[in-house]
Amino acid sequence: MQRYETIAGIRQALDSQRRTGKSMGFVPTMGALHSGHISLIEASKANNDLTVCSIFVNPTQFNNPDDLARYPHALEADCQLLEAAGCDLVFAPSVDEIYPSNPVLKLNFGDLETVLEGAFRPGHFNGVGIVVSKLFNIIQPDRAYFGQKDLQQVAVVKRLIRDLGFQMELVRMPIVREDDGLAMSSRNRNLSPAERREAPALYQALIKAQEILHNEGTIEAAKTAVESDLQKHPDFRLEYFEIANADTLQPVSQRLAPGATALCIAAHLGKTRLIDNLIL
Ligand SMILES: Nc1ncnc2c1ncn2[C@@H]1O[C@H](COP(=O)(O)OP(=O)(O)OP(=O)(O)O)[C@@H](O)[C@H]1O
Ligand SMILES: CC(C)(CO)[C@@H](O)C(=O)[O-]
Ligand code: BAL
Repeated sequence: MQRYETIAGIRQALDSQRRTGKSMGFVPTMGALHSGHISLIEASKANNDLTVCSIFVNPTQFNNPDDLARYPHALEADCQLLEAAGCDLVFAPSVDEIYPSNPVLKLNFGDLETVLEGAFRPGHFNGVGIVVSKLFNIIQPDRAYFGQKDLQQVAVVKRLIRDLGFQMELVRMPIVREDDGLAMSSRNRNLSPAERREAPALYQALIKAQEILHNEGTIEAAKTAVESDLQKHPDFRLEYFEIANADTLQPVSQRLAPGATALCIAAHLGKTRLIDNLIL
């Protein structure tokens, strides 16, 4: 596996591969890799001649400086995992390499970013949009792989691809979970052992809401159940639980067709913020 830190270096390597007609899959990440990330690498390997992974903790998408300071870094271990998974190239640039100066560009995703993560993390999708555009320009993949765990990010990046005319396909991959249901996430590393034991309550609340809706319960009943279930875990502070259209992320007042309704949740567990979702 080849590793690059500069834009010029990875561009040169990819240009020579592209000339031989190889198809490219791209997996953008912020590192501290887990099996969720590796599932994206495997999906890319199955459908492309070459797989590129980026590891970059993007400061412009953090609305909370403490969250950025606490974000886990594990570059050497990440590279070993990627090598074992058969990833071909890793791009791990410094902040100065990506941002020689602060970007002045401002992206506005309209209704897509006034809800859920966009509402609770002001400026987050501006930062995601800028870095993803820059990475797409550098890598120029045929396919880019994103996880359903960041469902709103999938919608935002789809919109970015459409509005800016990137010639690539976005592939959304299912959420990989721990045995107890907790969605894998780099931030899980920041949980204390006691918090880690509590953490599956987030997924269990989603399952409870799903059951209520399957049994013809109302959206209000599902919301009340989620709120009261999480209140039983005093270390959890619910930020939002919403039932939304899985493509537009706008709230819905009733269940939509199969595959079109998303139950989305975000909560703080101690100092760590966790998100999860289920698509019905
Ligand atoms: N459990 C998971 N299953 C599948 N894909 C995932 C999972 N967790 C993250 N991903 C995807 O991996 C890509 C990179 O995500 P990122 O590096 O931010 O990891 P993360 O685990 O989501 O970290 P955090 O949520 O703590 O920021 C994103 O497309 C994300 O949706
Ligand atoms: C897509 C991404 C790598 C952009 O920094 C990040 O938001 C993530 O890891 O999901
Ligand atoms: N996986 C989404 C990146 C973030 O939380 O900033």
